[in-house]
Amino acid sequence: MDLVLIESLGVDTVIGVYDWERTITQRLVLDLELATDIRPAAASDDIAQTLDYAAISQRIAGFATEHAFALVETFAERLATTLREEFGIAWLRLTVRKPGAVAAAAAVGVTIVRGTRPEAT
Ligand SMILES: Nc1nc2c(c(=O)[nH]1)N=C([C@H](O)[C@@H](O)CO)CN2
Repeated sequence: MDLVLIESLGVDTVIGVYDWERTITQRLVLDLELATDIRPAAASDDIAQTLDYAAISQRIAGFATEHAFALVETFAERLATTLREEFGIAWLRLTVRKPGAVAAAAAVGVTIVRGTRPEAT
C-alpha cells in the first residue's frame, strides 16, 4: 500500500463550542495520509492515475469555508466522508489540529482512521 501525503495544511473556518467562536474564523492545521497504489501513475507519468494532492487540498479549503461546526471531531468525520466519497479513497488517516485553543499546548485536536487499509503487494 502506498500513501499520498498532505502535511500541515492550514485552513480557515468557523469552529468552536463557545459563543465568541461562532463570530470569527480560526485556523485548523491538517495532516492526511491517503492510501492509493502509486504504480499506475508512476508507470504512465499521468496525474489522472493518482490522487491529486493539489485538488484535494483545494477541496479541503472549500469544505472549511462551507461549514461552521462546533467540534473538531465533527469537522474531521464529515471531511473524511466527503473526501472518501468524492475522490474514491479506500483508507485515510486524518489529523485535525487547532493551534492556540489551549494556551499551554502547541495544538489540540483529533486523529481518525477510516476505511479498509489495502494489502501491500
Ligand atoms: N474534544 C474536544 N474538546 C474541545 C473542543 C473540541 O472541538 N473537541 N472544543 C473546545 C473549544 O471550542 C475550544 O477549542 C476553544 O478554545 C473545547 N474542547
